[in-house]
Amino acid sequence: MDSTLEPLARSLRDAPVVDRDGYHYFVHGVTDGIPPVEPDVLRAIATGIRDRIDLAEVDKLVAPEAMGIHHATALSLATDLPFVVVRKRAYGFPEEIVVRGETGYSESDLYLNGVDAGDRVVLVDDVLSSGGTIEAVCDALEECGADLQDIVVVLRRVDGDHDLDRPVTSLLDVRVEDGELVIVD
Ligand SMILES: O=P(O)(O)OC[C@H]1O[C@H](OP(=O)(O)OP(=O)(O)O)[C@H](O)[C@@H]1O
Ligand SMILES: Nc1nc2[nH]cnc2c(=O)[nH]1
Repeated sequence: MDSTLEPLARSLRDAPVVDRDGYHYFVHGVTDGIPPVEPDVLRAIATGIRDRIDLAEVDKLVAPEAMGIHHATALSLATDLPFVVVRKRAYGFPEEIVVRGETGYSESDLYLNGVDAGDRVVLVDDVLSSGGTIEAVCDALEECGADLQDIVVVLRRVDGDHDLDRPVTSLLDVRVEDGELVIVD
C-alpha cells in the first residue's frame, strides 16, 4: 500500500459495525465523524486524492452532505479550489436541481445549487457502497450541464451491490466480513 495512506489504513482497524435494518454499516471518523477524525488522517486523504486525480483544470469540488464535506474541506485547503455542498435541504433557488438519493439503508432528496453549465467539477465523497448517492449527484450535475471530470471516494465498499457504470477512484477498497471492516488489497 502507498505509505501516504498508512494513517488512514491504521485508523480503520477495529471500526465497529452496526446493523441498520439488515445493512452491515461500519462506523468510522472518515464516514461518520465518530470516533474523532484525526488531522493526520485528513491530511493523508487530501494528499492521496491529489496524488491520484488531476486537479489542474478543475473549477470546483462537489461534495454531498454530510460526510463528503470534511474531505472536500481538506482538499479545498490543500488546493485552493472552492467547493459546493449538495444539500438534503431545499433552498428554492430558481436553478435548484432536485434528485432522489438512495443508499442501502435510507433515501432522501438531494438539492444541487452553485454549479453552473460548463463548470469543470470533481465529485468527492467519503464512501461508495450501493452507488445510489453518486448516481443521483451525477444526474444532477448532468442536468445542470457541468463537466464532471472525476469521481473520488475515500473508501469503496466492494461488497456493495452496486451497478454504477462510471469510473470511480478510491483511496482504499474495503468490505465488511464477519462483522469486521477489512481492507481489500
Ligand atoms: O453508495 P451509497 O449506498 O449511496 O452510500 C454512500 C453514501 O452513504 C452515506 O451518506 P448518507 O446518505 O448515509 O448520509 P450522511 O453523509 O449524511 O451520513 C455516505 O456519506 C455516502 O454519501
Ligand atoms: N459510515 C458508513 N457510511 C456508509 N454509507 C454507505 N455504507 C456505509 C457504511 O457502511 N458506513
